[in-house]
Amino acid sequence: MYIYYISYLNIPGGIDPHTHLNLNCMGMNTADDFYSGTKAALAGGTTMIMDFAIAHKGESLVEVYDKYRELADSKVCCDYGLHVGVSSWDDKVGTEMETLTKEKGINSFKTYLAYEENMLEDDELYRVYNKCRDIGALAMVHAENGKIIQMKAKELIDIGVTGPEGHVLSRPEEAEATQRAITIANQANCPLYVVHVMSKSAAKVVSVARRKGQVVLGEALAAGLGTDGTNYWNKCWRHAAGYVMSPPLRPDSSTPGYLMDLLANGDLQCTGSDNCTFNADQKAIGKDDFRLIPNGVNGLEDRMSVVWEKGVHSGKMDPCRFVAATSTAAAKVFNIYPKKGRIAAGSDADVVVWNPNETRTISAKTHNHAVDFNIFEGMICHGVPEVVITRGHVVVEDGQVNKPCKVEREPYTGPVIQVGAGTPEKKIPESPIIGDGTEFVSRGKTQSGGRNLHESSFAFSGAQIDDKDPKRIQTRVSNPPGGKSSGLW
Ligand SMILES: NC(=O)NCCC(=O)O
Ligand SMILES: [Zn+2]
Ligand SMILES: [Zn+2]
Repeated sequence: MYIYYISYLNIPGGIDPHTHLNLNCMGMNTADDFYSGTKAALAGGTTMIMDFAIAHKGESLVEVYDKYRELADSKVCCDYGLHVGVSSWDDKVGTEMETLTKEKGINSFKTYLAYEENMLEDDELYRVYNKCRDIGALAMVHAENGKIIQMKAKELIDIGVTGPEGHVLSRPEEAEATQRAITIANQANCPLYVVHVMSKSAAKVVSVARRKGQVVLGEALAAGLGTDGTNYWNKCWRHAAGYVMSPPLRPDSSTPGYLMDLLANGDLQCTGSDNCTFNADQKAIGKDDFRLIPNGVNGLEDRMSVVWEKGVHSGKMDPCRFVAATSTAAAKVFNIYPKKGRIAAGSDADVVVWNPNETRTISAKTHNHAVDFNIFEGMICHGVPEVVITRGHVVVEDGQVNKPCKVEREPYTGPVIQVGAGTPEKKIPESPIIGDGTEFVSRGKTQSGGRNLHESSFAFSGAQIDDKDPKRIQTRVSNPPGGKSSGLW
């Protein structure tokens, strides 16, 4: 048990490696888009997200990637990267994976063992993993047994179980699918990143594989660490449906603590949010049939606070491990380190001044998300991002987002952290810099040349840490062409 008496910490901006800010589910788009989602991210201390450009069966991967770039580029308030989802296999898919890696800097491809429109057969999975190995990309997997889920869900509906609890009852723990994906990736000699590890049994499979020396990385989610599946039995249908996500939260109330133990000891490496939000009217499509409830929850804004509360405040992890689990490990795994995930000369000036002594209560009434529900409603979190700086620009002060975001893209008028010598317009409180964490994350053979990092549409990009004094941030505030900012703030 760690006990700390600490004041402010300067930590690298959080990196959320798992968001869906434009997912179309059953014809409905997520409530949070690249604008509201990344604004919420910054409010919570996350300065970079990684989203998924998911190609459905038969779709061109490159076209889908281009579409996501178009959707995101004009809206994001912070830097972002994309993983590409692969839902089928043929030679064209293989060629496109190569093109994406070589020409667009994509170094991670997500595969699915569930969702009818995305799931791959074992032989297809093997081929995709072979390709990932050949091009030096990291394979990712959503590990659930889609066919068994379909059958179990129908059985439940047939006996009259139509409510949100049917969602979790129909979905076996992911141990079997996780083991299968790891085995196939190992056969292909390919490193594997298991997204959203949600159950104890799946987490154990990841831990055991790592102990055997297999290059497997595991991702915990804020949802999985901060709440549990007992909510599916809540008497309020909207409440229960608000927690519907896949894989589901497990009803066993000891699961979140178990997952946190593994994140603290390094068996799990990264923390995402899987932010994929739907409003009440969208969730209500599944009122009479849980299979139609759009899957997904919030977490992008609250991820850092939840991990601090359940990890550091609870005494399970130290602040360095917190930095690794919320930022640095993701930067290393996805090949954007040390530009991201570290406070050091030459790194991007993404810095959070974290106040461990302040508390805040999470609520949908006050969050920055566009969605009308928050799965962490009422949770009191110690640990507040008091100042958030993205590429040298102060976007959050005293816990408040500096200036209401305007869709009309008004020029940014907030304070800018000082340029080299001289009087800073805004001082970062003197506090220890918590560096890149102590965790070494093995990337195995994954070493693609690309970087998969897209800059936010701020007109002020380019701020880096000053190499003469790493505590200072050097901004190169460049006037955008024509004097007009394309920034969002
Ligand atoms: N997780 C979830 O429920 N929705 C987003 C899609 C996915 O990641 O599987
Ligand atoms: Zn998934
Ligand atoms: Zn997801």
